[in-house]
Amino acid sequence: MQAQCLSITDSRALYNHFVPVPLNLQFFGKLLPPASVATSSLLVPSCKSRFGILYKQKKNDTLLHQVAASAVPPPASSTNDVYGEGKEFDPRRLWRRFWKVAAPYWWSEDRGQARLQLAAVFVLTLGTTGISVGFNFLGRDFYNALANKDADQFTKQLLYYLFSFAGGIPVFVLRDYARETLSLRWRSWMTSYYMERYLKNRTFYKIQSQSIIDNPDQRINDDLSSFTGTALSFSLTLFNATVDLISFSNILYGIYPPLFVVLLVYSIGGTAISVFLGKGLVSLNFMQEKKEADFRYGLVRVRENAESIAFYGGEENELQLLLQRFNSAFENLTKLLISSRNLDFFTSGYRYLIQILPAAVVAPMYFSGKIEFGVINQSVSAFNHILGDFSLIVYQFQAISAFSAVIDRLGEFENILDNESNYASGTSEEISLVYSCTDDSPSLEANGTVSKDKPQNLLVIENLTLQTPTSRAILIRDLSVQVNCREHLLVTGPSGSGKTSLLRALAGLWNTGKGKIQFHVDDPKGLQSSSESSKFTRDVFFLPQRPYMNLGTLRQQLLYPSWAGNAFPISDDTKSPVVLPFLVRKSDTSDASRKPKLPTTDELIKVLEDVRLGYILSRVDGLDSAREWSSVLSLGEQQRLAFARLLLSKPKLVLLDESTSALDEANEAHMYELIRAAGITYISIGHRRTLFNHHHICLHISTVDPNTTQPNWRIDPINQDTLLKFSKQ
Ligand SMILES: Nc1ncnc2c1ncn2[C@@H]1O[C@H](COP(=O)(O)OP(=O)(O)OP(=O)(O)O)[C@@H](O)[C@H]1O
Repeated sequence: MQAQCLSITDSRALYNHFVPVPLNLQFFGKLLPPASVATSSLLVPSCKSRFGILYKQKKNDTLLHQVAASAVPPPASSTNDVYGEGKEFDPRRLWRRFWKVAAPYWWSEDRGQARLQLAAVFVLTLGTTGISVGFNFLGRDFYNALANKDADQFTKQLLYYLFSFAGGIPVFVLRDYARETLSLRWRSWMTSYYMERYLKNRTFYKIQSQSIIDNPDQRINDDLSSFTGTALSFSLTLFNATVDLISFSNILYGIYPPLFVVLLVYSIGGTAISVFLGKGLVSLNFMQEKKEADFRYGLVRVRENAESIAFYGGEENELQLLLQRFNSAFENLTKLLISSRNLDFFTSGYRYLIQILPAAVVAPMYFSGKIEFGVINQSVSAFNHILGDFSLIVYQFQAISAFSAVIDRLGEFENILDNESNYASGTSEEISLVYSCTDDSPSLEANGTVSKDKPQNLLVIENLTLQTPTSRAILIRDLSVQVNCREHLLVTGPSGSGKTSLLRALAGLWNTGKGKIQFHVDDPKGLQSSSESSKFTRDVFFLPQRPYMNLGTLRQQLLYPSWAGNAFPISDDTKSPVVLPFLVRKSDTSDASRKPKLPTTDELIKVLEDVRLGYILSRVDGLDSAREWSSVLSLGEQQRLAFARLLLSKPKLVLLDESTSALDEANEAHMYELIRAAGITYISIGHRRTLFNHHHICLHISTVDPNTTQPNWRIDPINQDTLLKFSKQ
């Protein structure tokens, strides 16, 4: 869509400024309708580029891949009814949304550069309008010389024309270059701005797990790109049209005032009819964006889960799903094509009539000898300019409707990012998650010294009742438990009882319910100074059920997530001429002294050997080779790699969600031995009996019984008796 909309100004420029020659061809009996030269590219129907989007998106594959890799569940589709169908062309709502999306950049830290570049683009645009007015007069003299058979004058005018082309073309090219550069800069800033908020406060997780909007990846990637390109393009088109209108109105009015009146009536009528005919295009474009993104997401999912699908032999199923998604896009596109066709019937007629209308009005003056032949050309050219300006809506209705869909999608996204907290919880009562200093630990003596007898608290859970976020089903009732340093806790219970959900609450991902969770960490100060998104202190580490391998080298896997900033260079090209400041993440200098030292290569190799993964190094050409790690490594290897990350991060407390489920018993015992030796306290979730060997206490959660208000958990110490009992079972 971006290409489509950018072509509007490009072709307008050519049409407005260099078109006098084809315009006059008609007067010499040529068949080519001049306006079609301009308008065929001027009015590239939005639907024509629809399938092209798939191609464009292919180019963005890498980014998509990254986005999709982090978004595991299927795309949300709950927004269809709310946002999609029935969306009408409402200029006031669109304008509000447009302003909300567009404004922040022009008041951002980059506003100086942005405004300067915008001013340059406008000055160059003014220059191009000036040049086109010059061409209008040149055209008049050129055709007068031709009509008068004045060879000398004709040669002179021809030379003027050639010199003017040589001087004028660079201004047009530079204007376009400046506009594109500014558009790219704006897009880069907005991409960084949106991504920052998307990844802040775990908004990405809430959007995905609660199906708040569809395809956020597409909105960040494609919609932002279209938005910035088209917004600039439209603003310039409007500006150009205004200046054009002022410049050419004088000329036209000077030639024959009634021609001006004809023009006004024609353009106002045309605008009203095209708005009426094209009003359904906005919602169709909106849905098209969504349906294509759904289809693309389906393709990415097949790639991401290639092995599982191949094992299941699920190709037929996937094919059906993909065809169904494509068909949905196809059906919508068919409706879009029909609407566009109906609009095209009108706009084509509207455009063709222009060719004869001005000539028909001024021809009597020419026949009576009041004006010269060149003036007819001049009036046709001026008429076309002004009509083009007055007919922006007619000419660009399809582009405007596609742009409106982009504004709507981004406006929606913007609202969600802005009001993210509204989605966190619907009630005032929620679980309180507190990180406090170790010194506040209730295990300390009144005089402030750590008691030798009393163990140091790491985690205290008080009266926690946990509910699922949307349906509010109770999973755990009134849980109170505390975990002391080096007292390892095992959480067991039947599948679906809420073990992982307890971890979600501990991590702050879920806060529906009531009660208090308090972590005692060494550095709550550091925690307060760091951003919300890194609410985990370095002292607490979570290993999720599904090992996550990021896209990158083996080194980057190991350094994830504690040293992510050091692991990812901002540019592929070390000699890159421009690095935009807002694309570089500033490291939190207030935190610098507290940050752990970046592990050396030797330390990374050692930790790999510790988790018995040393052999991978020779297989993949060292630490800096990049692979699709989630496919290259077995599940057990990925779990051991996760333990390597953990050992490098050295937290005080780790929460392990079935993190050794894919390991054999010997490797499982080895992993637990490693973290115990590193002084890390752990809370594990698991079903395996062997896990009892590595823990001191067991929290057993049973499936909640809706008929009772009794707690659905119990705590048992793990001792020789317990182990014996389990070994006999
Ligand atoms: N996002 C969600 N929204 C609503 N309910 C959810 C959500 N995620 C999980 N649940 C439900 O919460 C319940 C507890 O899920 P949880 O993942 O905590 O179970 P679990 O005890 O860890 O199970 P398993 O041992 O099978 O991993 C399940 O019934 C599950 O369907």
